[in-house]
Order: sequence, then structure tokens, then C-alpha cells
Amino acid sequence: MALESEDPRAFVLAQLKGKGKKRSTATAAAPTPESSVVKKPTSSKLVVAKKQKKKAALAPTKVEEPESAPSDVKRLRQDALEWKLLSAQPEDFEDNFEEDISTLKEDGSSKTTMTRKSDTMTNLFDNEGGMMMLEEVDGVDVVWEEDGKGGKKATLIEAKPKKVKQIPIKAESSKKQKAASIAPGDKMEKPKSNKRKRSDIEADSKDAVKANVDTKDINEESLDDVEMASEGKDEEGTGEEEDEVDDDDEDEEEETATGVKSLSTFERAKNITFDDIQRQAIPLAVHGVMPTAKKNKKGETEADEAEKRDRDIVGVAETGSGKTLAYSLPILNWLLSTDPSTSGEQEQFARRAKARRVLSALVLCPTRELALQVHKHMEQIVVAGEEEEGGLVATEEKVGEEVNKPNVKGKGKGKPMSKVKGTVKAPKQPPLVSIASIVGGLSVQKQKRLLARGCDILVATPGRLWDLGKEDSDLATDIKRIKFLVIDEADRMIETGHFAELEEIVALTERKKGPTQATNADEADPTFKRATREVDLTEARDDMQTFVFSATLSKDLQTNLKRGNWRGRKGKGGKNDLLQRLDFRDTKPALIDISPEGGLVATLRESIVECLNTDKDLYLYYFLLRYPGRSLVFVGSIDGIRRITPLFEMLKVPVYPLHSQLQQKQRLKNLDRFASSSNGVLIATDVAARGLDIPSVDHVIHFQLPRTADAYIHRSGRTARARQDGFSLQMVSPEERGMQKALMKSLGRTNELPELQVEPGFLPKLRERVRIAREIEKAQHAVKKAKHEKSWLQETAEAMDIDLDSDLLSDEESDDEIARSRKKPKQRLRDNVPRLRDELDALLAQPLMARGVSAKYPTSGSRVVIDDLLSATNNPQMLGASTTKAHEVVDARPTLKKVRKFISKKGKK
Ligand SMILES: Nc1ncnc2c1ncn2[C@@H]1O[C@H](COP(=O)(O)OP(=O)(O)OP(=O)(O)O)[C@@H](O)[C@H]1O
Repeated sequence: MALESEDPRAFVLAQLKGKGKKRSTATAAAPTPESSVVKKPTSSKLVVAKKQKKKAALAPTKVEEPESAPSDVKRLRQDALEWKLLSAQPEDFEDNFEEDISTLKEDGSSKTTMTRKSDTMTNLFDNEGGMMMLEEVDGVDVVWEEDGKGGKKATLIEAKPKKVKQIPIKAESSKKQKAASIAPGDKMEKPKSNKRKRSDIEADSKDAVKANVDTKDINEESLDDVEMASEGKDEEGTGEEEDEVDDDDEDEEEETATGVKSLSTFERAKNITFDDIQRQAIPLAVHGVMPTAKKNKKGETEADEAEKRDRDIVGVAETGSGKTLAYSLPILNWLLSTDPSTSGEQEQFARRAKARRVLSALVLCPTRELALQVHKHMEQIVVAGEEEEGGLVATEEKVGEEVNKPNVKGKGKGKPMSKVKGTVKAPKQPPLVSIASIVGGLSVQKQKRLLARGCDILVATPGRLWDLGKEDSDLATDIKRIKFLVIDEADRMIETGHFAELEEIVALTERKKGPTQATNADEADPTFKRATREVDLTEARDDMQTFVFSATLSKDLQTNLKRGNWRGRKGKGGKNDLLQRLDFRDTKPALIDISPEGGLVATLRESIVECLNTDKDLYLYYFLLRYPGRSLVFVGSIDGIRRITPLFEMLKVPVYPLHSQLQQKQRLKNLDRFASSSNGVLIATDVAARGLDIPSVDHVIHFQLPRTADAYIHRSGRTARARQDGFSLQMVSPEERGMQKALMKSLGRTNELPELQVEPGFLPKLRERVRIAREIEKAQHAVKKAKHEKSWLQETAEAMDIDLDSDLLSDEESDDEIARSRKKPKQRLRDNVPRLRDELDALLAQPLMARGVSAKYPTSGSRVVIDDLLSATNNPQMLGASTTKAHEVVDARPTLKKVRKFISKKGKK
């Protein structure tokens, strides 16, 4: 039986389409021709296909049921009929089925039979213009049998209650994880060497089918439970919520929907096979069971019932391995499957529409961009249905069909109401899950409004959150009652500049030791007193779950983890000891440490270029031209970025700066531009080092080396994500050589990195371009600086109420000899700019050629390039350079060690 639960993508689907904990994940559609070849009867779940768009058009057919029919059977029949109605036009149905639904048998064994003429239901779906939505019918299995005439017979039978069992995960694609059983709370065994060979990884991905089996094996019970209880079809909302990210128009506050909108975009776009961290963390977080827990003879997991609780997790896994999903799915699962106050969908909507949402999860991130990204990522997971295809919700369209009448003046006939100007828009449905982000640098007022409205999940940076929390007792009370606390990039969060606020926020989630008491609030201020009392009297939840995730753990964290220094345990907490500050509800939180040795991802290739500090611009320029792609350049200082950005702009390289002194909106805009330009270059400080998930970053370049090994791991982790190839280049000046060696040592590396091959033929021309660009940049910088100084002088003079000498303010040549001598060089520089620009433009127009290549005679010369040109395997900007990618070049190069071995062998001969 081909359960959909075998397919990880279906798992994600199931999260969002399932109907709560009672449901099974087995939602196989009717068998395809291939699957129907099977001789033995096969069974699957009945899947009801629904298309919201067409729903209104198809008049429901009433079925007369015998009085005696059990109510369940009636429902089955109704469901089956609905299946017919919604998956096909009536004529399609007649064409494809010989019999309609047969008479019920009283004994209830075989209730409903249909015989298909056509082999596959997919035809029906196709006639409808694409797949719509599959909804599993509870309590029904479909048994498919050969009918002897080359057709198929489907029998709907009442499903037996599913026996819940746990099957341990196979160690197939998680070689790191030993098959040995690990009890909940135990530390996962760290792989001896996690530097997996590329062939292993490729084999893994080729074994996608096998891997799917693993997913089934994760833990059926857990996965069933992870199913999301989205009452999908009708519940998806287009409710809106403020989104701070995309805000080109400063005055206009654009509101974007955060609800379930287009689910399949996410899971279809990402061809998901759960990564190790997800395989391990999700079942633990949702059901408290390690996927590797021991099995008994009956195949059931021998987990201690008492230990089965939703676990607190400390998860350490390599960059780009999907930690966000690992903590997001359990949260979303909980939110979508838990609605204690209501039962029916409509009620749930009504409640959500009116009442202020109560915060359930708080995710703390160290940088603003990361927080906004996590927000977006979570939204994508929740997203359900494709509006364009009339998918799951298409609320507006549905509304349009219902009210598709001309308006009073007869205008807009035939158009959906929502699209007709001047008509009343249908009320928007609230989102199924409401996610908000609170980060610094964006409008405080807007964020206050968001908070007043309430949300289910709040993703925030600690600084701004604490600023707001200090004065907003509702927010503080909300934080006290959260069900989930997530600390992303945990080790960064405890570094200077973050910890104070983090500590305050985390303190709110602590359970009280003694009886709850109001503090001695300021008697003179009753409002303050009331608010403080409310916060004080609110008890933190006993069942709160804490998830701490990172790709690296600081030394302090590692030491405390080793010692088991959780809160309440023996051991001294360091100054920034996060583990001691967190009030884990678990006596022993589950530690999943699957970070590779040395911290770097196996699909990352590294290289080094040694050059003078003054030549770094040149080599960077060479690299960017030689290896086109999306490159992220890490620079040690903001001043450095301010110098490099205009320089490369002049060289016509699409560069975008990113650092903390840029306005937040500009930061986001630049990130966006970078992400959407396939040859874009982001010049950034370490503000971009952590967590940022920009699709297909081909290269990470360390223009200046980072100070710590962890920073190197995180920076380099912006490429080679989700098992993609990636390349990291260290630019090392002679002064940095010692630092580089120390860095490699702390990463546990003994081999020298392969040197980046530079084709010398290109360098002279590039050097000249860079020289002129630098001159222009210098001149412009001097002028800018002078302007800045002048305005500073002016402002200071105004503040001090002093009149400045007009010479000091004038741009013109002054008669004053001293002033003139001071201004002249700048003036000269400025005057030179147009000439230099012309010169640079002329150089930029000249082709770049490798040594021995003739642009005039591509078929001759010492290097013939005509074949490369014809087969388009030539670098478009450099004649004579191939289109080989940087990581491929490194792969092909022998390591220094091999070269030495080869030389010594030759020498012996
Ligand atoms: N199972 C999966 N299969 C394929 N892609 C996945 C899977 N899980 C997550 N992804 C994608 O992989 C990318 C990296 O995920 P994510 O940002 O969560 O990594 P991370 O582990 O948090 O990395 P970092 O340590 O750098 O923050 C994302 O684009 C995400 O959508």
C-alpha cells in the first residue's frame, strides 16, 4: 500500500491538511495505472477531491438512504457522492464509471461499490484544469480489486481503528545516527566524522525513494500526531496582518495576509526529504519520543510512558540543514490541532475574528533580517492552496461567485464582487495562524498595533521586544503564558549586546517557586500597579516547551551541556549562561547534536588566495568576473563596505551593501535585490553571517577573515545550504597569515586549503580598471568628506550661536592663502573625476582576454577559443576562460599534500 505518509512531502501536506490528532496520515489517492497492476486487492484511504471554485456550480445530489442504514454508512455514501460531484462534472462521471453507488448491504461489510472504466481518477482531475484538494474521509478504506475485465473495482469499507505503533527510524540516510536505541533525554551520539563524502550525499539524494521509507519509519504515531488540524478547505483565511518587510512606499502601510494561503507552493517548490535534525527533533517535540527508541517483539516502541511528553530540545546541526522547519512544524502542529474553546470551524473563525489572539509561541533571533526571514518561512509552511489554480481557498473568488451580480449602476457585470470597483469587499476571513514580527529599525507604532491585535506566533529580536514589553503589560503577560519558547542561533544570542534583554524576556517564562504574589508595585501609580499585578499574578505554563537551536555552540554552552548544567542542577552558571537562565520544563532536555566535526558542511568547497592587502580589491574583482554567480562578501568593517561598494559600482558590478548603520528599510531592500539578482554581490558585515537563507548563494568570500571559528562556520554556511554545492574563499594578506593558521587550527584542520588559481593574463587590464576606479572613489570620498565637515561645522556653529567665516562655508576659491592651499587638492581631485570616468568607461568597453587569445583571430593564436565560443562554454566576460564553477575548479585541483607526494615519488625514481 502506498501510503502518502511515506513521502515526506506528503507529510508536510498532511501537517496542514489533516484534521487533528484523530486522523491518519494515510491519504493515498486512487491508484494510478501503475499501481493498479497489482493483483492482490490493495487498500487505501478514500480521498475526497474538492475544488472550491466549482463547488457552487455543481448542484448537490440528494441521496435517499434506507432508514436502517447505520449513520456512518450514510455518511460514507454521502462522502462518496460528494467525491463524484466535486471531482468531476456529471458527464465525466458517467463516462468513467459503469455503476454508480450501489445499494447498501445491511451487514455493512461491503457498502459501496463503483467500477471504473477509465483507469485513473487523474483524468477527472485533469478535466478540471488541475489538481485541487484532497481530503481524506475518516473511517473509510478503499479496496481496489481487478474486475477481470481489465478494469478496477473500488470497494469502500469501514476502516478498522488504526493501531498506534512506533517504528524506529532506519539509519538509511542518517548514517551519523547509530541504530542503537537512545532513550528520550539521552544525548544523541555525535558522529565520529561528519565530513561526509560527496558521493554519500549524492547517493542519499538518489535514494530519495528509500529515504521516503525512512520517513514513514520515523514514528507513525508521532507523525500522525504532527498532522495539522487545519480544517483546510473552508478555514483558510486571507486575513491580513501587517508586514513590515516589503514597504517601498514609506507612507503606505501595506498589509499582507499571514494565513493559510498557498500550501503547495512551499512543499512543491522544495523537494523535501526531511533532514536529520527534522527527523529527530519533530517526533520528540511533538510526541516526546526518540525515533530510535527500542522496539519490542510486536514492533511497538518500548518507550517509558512517563517519559512520553513533549520535550524541550537543544538542537545543534550544520548550517542550512533546516532547523527552522524543525522547530516550526511542532509549533504549527500544536496551534492547528489545539483549539480548546471551540469545536466547529465557524465558531473557531468567529472567535479568531473577534477575540484578541493569545500568544502561543515566541521565537527569538539575534538579527532583524533573520527574524523577518523566520516569520516568512513559517508563513510559507502554513501557506495552503494556490489561488491561481482555484486551489484550496480562493476565498475572494468564492465570494465573487456568490455575489456575482451587477452593482446598482449595472457596472462590473460578470466580474467577481471583490474585483469590482465601488462594491463592498467581502469580509476577510482571519488567518488560521497569525504570525507577527517585532524587530528594531521598523515603525514602533505599527508594531504596537500588531501586538494590540494579538497573534499566535511572535518572531522577534530581543532588543525591540523588550523595549515594548517593558511598557506593555499585555505583552509581558502574553509572554508569560507562551507554550513555546524558541531561541534561534542560541550562541549568538548570549553574546554581548543581546543578553541583557534576552535575560529579561526569558525571566518572564520562569515558573514561580513560591506562592504567586503581587510585587510591591508603586502605590502612587495605580495603573502601573494594576498592570504589574496582572503580570505578576499570571503563572507561566507548566507545559511550556523550550527549543534552543544553533549550528554552533559556544564553549560555555558546550561545557554546560556536557556537565548537564540545566537550571536547578549543580554547577556554576557563567556570566552569560543561557542554559542556567532557561527554565526548561524537562528535567533533562533532549540534546540532538549532529553538527559535523569542524562545523562545516560537506558540500562546501574552500579555497584561499594570498595577496597583499592593497591587492584585495583586484583579486575580488577578478574572482567576481571569473566566477559569475551570487556572491556574499564579508568585510570586517562598515568603513570597508563604504569604500568597496562605490568602487565596485564604478566597475559595473551589481553590489549591494548590508550593515547595521544602514536604515532597516534599506537593509531589507538590498537583501531583496541581492536575492533576486543571479549575479548580485552582497557586501556585508557579520550582520549577514547567521541564519540568512538566501537562495543559491554560490560563493562566500571572506574579504577579511572572521575572528572566530564559529563566525567562519556561520559565514560560510550562507552557501552550500540544503545539500547544495557551495564555495568559500579566504582572502589572506601576509599580515593575516598567522590568524588564518589559528583559524584553521581551531577548526581542527591540518591540511592547507587549495590555492585559488588565478589566470595571470587577465590581471594587468583588471588592475588598471581598479586603479582608475579607486582614484574616482578617492576623489568622491574627499568631496563627500569636505561637505560633511562643512555641514558639521555649520551645525556646531549654529548650536553655539557663532557666525562662521564665509570662506569656510564657500566652495569657491578663497583669496585667503591658507584656505586656498587647503582646498586646492580636493578641487583638483573633483575636477579630475569626469576625465577619469571617461577613461574607465573606455577600459570597461575593452574585452578581457587570457594570454595567447586573439579576439581578432579566435581560430588561431596560441590559444584557440572558437570552440568554446561556439559551444558557449566560454566565460561571457573573459575570453579564454571557461564557465567552470569555482567549486568544480577546487575539486579538480590536487591538494598540496598530493602534489608533494607526487614530487617526492618522482624524486625517488
Ligand atoms: N527537508 C528539507 N529538504 C529540502 N530543503 C529544506 C528542508 N528543510 C529545510 N529546507 C530548506 O533549506 C534551507 C535552509 O533551512 P534553514 O534556514 O532552516 O537552515 P538552518 O539549519 O536554520 O541554517 P542556519 O544554521 O544557517 O540558520 C531553507 O531554504 C529551507 O526551506
